[in-house]
Amino acid sequence: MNDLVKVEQLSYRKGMKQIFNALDFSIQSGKIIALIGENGSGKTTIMRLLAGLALNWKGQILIDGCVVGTKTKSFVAYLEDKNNYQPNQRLEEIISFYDRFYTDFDKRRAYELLRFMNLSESEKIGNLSKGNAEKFALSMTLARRAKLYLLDEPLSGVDLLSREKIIQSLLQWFEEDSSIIITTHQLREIENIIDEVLFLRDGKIILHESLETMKEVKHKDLEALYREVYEI
Ligand SMILES: Nc1ncnc2c1ncn2[C@@H]1O[C@H](COP(=O)(O)OP(=O)(O)OP(=O)(O)O)[C@@H](O)[C@H]1O
Repeated sequence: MNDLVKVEQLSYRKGMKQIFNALDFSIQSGKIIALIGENGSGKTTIMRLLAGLALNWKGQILIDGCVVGTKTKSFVAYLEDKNNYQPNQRLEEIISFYDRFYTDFDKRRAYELLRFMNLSESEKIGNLSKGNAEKFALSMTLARRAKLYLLDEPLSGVDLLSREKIIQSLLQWFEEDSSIIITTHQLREIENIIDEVLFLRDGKIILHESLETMKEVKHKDLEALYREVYEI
């Protein structure tokens, strides 16, 4: 299988802080990867680097063979933890904006996602609850036919049953050869859908494991592995 993401000898500093130093990892296409780590371990920073939003890094970041930057933004869909919508914009207006802006945006899929999330296109974004706003932002990300989806804590404000339903349905919304990287602290909820897990500590990947190995060889679930890795 091909490497969709290849990061080599990546160094990145923010202010006085060296966040990554000679970081290496790769991700194959067609995989769902959980990026796990304690607060401040560098998860969001990796997402921003892969999304092409962080500057002045050193080393190599390749996505589908292209150096991360303007070109890769056209096939990398990034769900941030904040949005820049105007409160009085209706959901249908935002959908039309995305449709004009992203060549890989699938308007029909956007409306299907809206129905799946029980959202109405005539609603104003500013009137949505925090959880429903998160559902909408996730819908806009998944409505792109991207090669790589970066979901940074996608459903932290969404109620338990909706979250379970959405996570279990993630697979149906993305192409077979694209990959998803998802960060979350809700380990149990993602365990059934992910292929691999990357554990980060202090800016270093300390373990990159397939779920199959974790379960069949180590006889551990994700939470047990997390405790083994971090409770040292
Ligand atoms: N603007 C900044 N200036 C300096 N250091 C920063 C800045 N933004 C983040 N950092 C530092 O970078 C490190 C990684 O932060 P990051 O937000 O990527 O962690 P995280 O794993 O996503 O955390 P969390 O689980 O709390 O969301 C932290 O030590 C943080 O203090």
